[in-house]
Amino acid sequence: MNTIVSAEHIVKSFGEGNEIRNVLDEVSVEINEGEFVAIMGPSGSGKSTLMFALSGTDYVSSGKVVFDSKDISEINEEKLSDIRRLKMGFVFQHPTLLKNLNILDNIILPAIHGDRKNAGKIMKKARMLMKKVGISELETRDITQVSGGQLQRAGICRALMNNPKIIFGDEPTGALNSKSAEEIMDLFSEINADGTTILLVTHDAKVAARTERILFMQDGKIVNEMKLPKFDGTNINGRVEKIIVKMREIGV
Ligand SMILES: Nc1ncnc2c1ncn2[C@@H]1O[C@H](COP(=O)(O)OP(=O)(O)OP(=O)(O)O)[C@@H](O)[C@H]1O
Repeated sequence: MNTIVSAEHIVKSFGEGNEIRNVLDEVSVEINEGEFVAIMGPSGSGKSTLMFALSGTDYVSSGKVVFDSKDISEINEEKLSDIRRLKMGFVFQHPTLLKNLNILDNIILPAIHGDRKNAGKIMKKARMLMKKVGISELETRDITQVSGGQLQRAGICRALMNNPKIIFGDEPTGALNSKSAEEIMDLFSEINADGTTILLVTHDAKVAARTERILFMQDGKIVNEMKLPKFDGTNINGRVEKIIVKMREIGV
């Protein structure tokens, strides 16, 4: 299996002098193409910082991050932002959509950037994705006129616009009620089944139970991991239980 992103002995530190703290402490990990992976661990253990490092959202203090066979630890911000825009999709707890644009315009924004001559094709793609996630009728709505779950669906469409190789999600269901959260996880499962690699940070064992590999972090290190068979829509409670047992066993 090909590796899509890897970290080699990465350290991320904050502070200076005696106050310096390694929030990531010599982390090495490989994420393979097509995998569906969750990062779990206590608050402050470094989950989001690891995701920021793997996605080139933030530079590491030392060590190497290789994305799609390219060392991204030291390339300039402009090139990095092109890689993020063209090859990665991001879904956050609260989608960062623009208030002065309607839902459709928010979705097409990352794709239309620098590619205005293909506006027609881009619109078509956006409409196809909106149909897929069930928000076709919301095209012209203002982002304040839709529910949290609908907003997250729009955020997912936006993340998929450039056919990313990987989707990074930071607590993507954290702000949703349990029904919307399940629907959003169904979408992630479909997106992964279509071949897109997904890496999610989550506190929620029910979310992690949808994935096939869970990395457990503590104090800036990956201290353990577990694998699950690909989710086939059954026995979610059994999977949740396995994760909880594992977390108790390793004390995270
Ligand atoms: N820019 C920063 N400056 C200083 N410290 C930071 C910065 N960003 C993160 N930290 C610290 O790094 C540690 C890890 O943060 P991170 O957000 O990665 O943890 P997390 O596991 O994602 O936590 P949570 O589950 O609460 O979101 C925390 O102690 C945090 O305070």
